[in-house]
Amino acid sequence: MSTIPANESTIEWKNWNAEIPATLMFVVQDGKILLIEKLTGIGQGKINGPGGKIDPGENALQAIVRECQEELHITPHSPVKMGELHFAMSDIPDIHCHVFMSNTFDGEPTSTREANPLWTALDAIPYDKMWEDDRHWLPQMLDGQLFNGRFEFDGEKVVWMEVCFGDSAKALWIENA
Ligand SMILES: Nc1[nH]c(=O)nc2c1ncn2[C@H]1C[C@H](O)[C@@H](COP(=O)(O)OP(=O)(O)OP(=O)(O)O)O1
Repeated sequence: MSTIPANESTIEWKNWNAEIPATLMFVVQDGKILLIEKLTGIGQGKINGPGGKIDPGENALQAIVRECQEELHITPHSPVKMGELHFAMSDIPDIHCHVFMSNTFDGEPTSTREANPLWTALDAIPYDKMWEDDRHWLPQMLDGQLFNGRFEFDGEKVVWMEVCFGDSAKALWIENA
């Protein structure tokens, strides 16, 4: 488990509930990861995986497939859930995010109103252009580790975090999609 800083979080995590359920997808193929330049919504201008909010009536798996279709015109095959992320935000509603991986997909990654596709070498992931939390779980996820992360933000800055990996992380998931 990794934590920063040593002080306590101001969030009462036991009673914490996010307003926004969301998803992320990382397609990895031939030593490359399919990232996006996000053109709309939360994190506009950042590099991230495709994803977005879960619509009412959807589960996380249905939502991530729909978001990949909408944002990049691809349909990932057999997404595998790798982690959950809990973001306590200071200036936007809190987010609970399900993170998936896939190795194959149908379609050709295509620019849309929402995203530009960016195939990126696995050793050149641009963490400086991504959300600050990503560097604390994405490398481990790419090594095949399950994870559960809690992050407290002040604006776009992480002020507290706790990230667990492996089977103990999965035990902390709110939902097993
Ligand atoms: N700290 C963070 N780190 C991260 O890696 N991804 C984050 C993040 N905070 C939010 N996200 C991602 C998760 C999810 O893919 C996306 C949710 O916001 P969006 O505004 O993109 O949702 P939608 O694409 O559904 O947008 P709308 O259609 O405009 O509602 O932002």
